[in-house]
Amino acid sequence: MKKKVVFVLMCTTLLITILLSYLKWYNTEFVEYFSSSNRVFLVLGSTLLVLYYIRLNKSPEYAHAHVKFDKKEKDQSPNEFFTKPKTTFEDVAGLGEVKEELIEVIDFINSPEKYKKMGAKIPKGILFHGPPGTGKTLLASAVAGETKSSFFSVSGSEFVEKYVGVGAKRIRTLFEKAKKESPSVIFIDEIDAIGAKRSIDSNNEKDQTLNQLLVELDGFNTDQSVVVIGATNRLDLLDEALLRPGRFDRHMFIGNPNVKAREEILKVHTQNKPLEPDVVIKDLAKKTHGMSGAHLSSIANEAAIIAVRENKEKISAHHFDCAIERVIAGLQVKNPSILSKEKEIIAYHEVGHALIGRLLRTDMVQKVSIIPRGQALGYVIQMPQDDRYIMTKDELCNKIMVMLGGKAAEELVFNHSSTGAKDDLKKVTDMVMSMICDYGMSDLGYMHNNNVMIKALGVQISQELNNIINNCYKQAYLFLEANKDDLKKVSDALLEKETLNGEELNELLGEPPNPEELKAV
Ligand SMILES: Nc1ncnc2c1ncn2[C@@H]1O[C@H](COP(=O)(O)OP(=O)(O)OP(=O)(O)O)[C@@H](O)[C@H]1O
Ligand SMILES: [Zn+2]
Repeated sequence: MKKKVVFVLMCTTLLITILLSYLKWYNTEFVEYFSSSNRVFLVLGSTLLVLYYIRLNKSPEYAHAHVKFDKKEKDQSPNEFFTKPKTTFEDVAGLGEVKEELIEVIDFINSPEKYKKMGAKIPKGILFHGPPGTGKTLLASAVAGETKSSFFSVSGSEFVEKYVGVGAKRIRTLFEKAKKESPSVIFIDEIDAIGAKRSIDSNNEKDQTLNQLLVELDGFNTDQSVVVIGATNRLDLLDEALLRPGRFDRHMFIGNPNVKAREEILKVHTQNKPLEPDVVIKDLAKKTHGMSGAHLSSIANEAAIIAVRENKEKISAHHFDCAIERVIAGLQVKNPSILSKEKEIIAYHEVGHALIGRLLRTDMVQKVSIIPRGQALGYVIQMPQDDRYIMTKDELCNKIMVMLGGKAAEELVFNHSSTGAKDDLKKVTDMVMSMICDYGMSDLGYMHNNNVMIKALGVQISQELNNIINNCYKQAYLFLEANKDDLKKVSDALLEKETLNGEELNELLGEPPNPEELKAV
């Protein structure tokens, strides 16, 4: 429409110009102004405009698409995008208690009348918190699926903008749209990106966005079936105002699955895959301790890919083992160029870990390998046999000894200290810091230290840290010294075979000793 007006205006200008330029025949006053050179310029300019217009029209498809795209970007921010998911609670394995709590919310959305009669208000805000990959997004989309609601899935970081007011406007638009499409479920992942505790100078863009979210949460009434689900890995970072009753007041912890839940998740993710009879889901669940739902879904997919790569008709237990290893330790490095001396050091280092792990029976040693994967030059896979929820100080110390076993083996055999234990030392330091500052497991007392205390007790904490680590290191060294022959035997076998599994270790060393006998060492 606009283009046509421009065209008519241009044609008129052209006509008037040409007309005026010839007026000299009738009006001598114009003669000087519209001298022949000026006339040439005017005619030329008008012609160029016409040519420009013709060019625009020559590619109408392109021009149209371009305008449409601009419009889309301007008027439809990604926030407004919604779906009608088909996900149901059946797709979400485990998480029984969380699902039970959500069933009430679903009932609210499906039969609001029942609750209105009683004067009950729909719960507005639900907060899922817990480690990544545990199914928070999946659960939110199942709530939408179960209630046939419009599902608006956004990430908090989408609202973090440079310009003041933009994030707030996006929040407003999101809620407007959700109300229009109600019943709706708004899922805000990484809500901490906008919902973090406000600073004292509450005038920045982030605070405005959070304020707008609070306004929206307070704003909608019980007639509008809009449920907002927030998700975060860091509940402690969120602003108190967001957690107040009437806002995100239902908190649900979504943790890593236990062995039963892992079995169920693996069943969900293998149900459409052809499996060999040697695949026992129960065993896979045991081997995947500490993994999230996302890890498990990735293992099932990876196993299928490996089977295809090997031209197999079905997925076998071996394919699952390779997939688990791939997910735990990363991608295998092809043709690594490692010097043979370095390989020897790596072998002793890894066997140092494995041997102490076996001796102390911390966790089952499933595999020890010197085939580089990801960033690691070698690795030991250890899995606890049972899910553990609390650990004693002795058990933590045993774990620390296993982690220091690599460095101790290097010092014992090669009498040197190498860079290979960097990652081990980081893990050890983190664990010992928690023992001192979180669990009251040191001579500094039974307290849970906050940041101020940690600063004030800096020197004492580092002394305590040194004491615990050095004691564990000495013990690890002594264990290996007492078992130096085994250390050599296994390291030689590892250098030859590059990978040893739990059974091969038992064949080489016999069954691990009774932990009671070890106390005497
Ligand atoms: N309980 C579960 N049942 C079935 N599949 C699951 C479960 N938990 C996780 N998954 C699988 O893991 C994938 C990732 O999960 P999801 O995105 O929901 O995790 P999240 O908790 O939202 O992660 P993040 O905190 O990183 O956003 C899902 O698509 C699904 O395939
Ligand atoms: Zn190590």
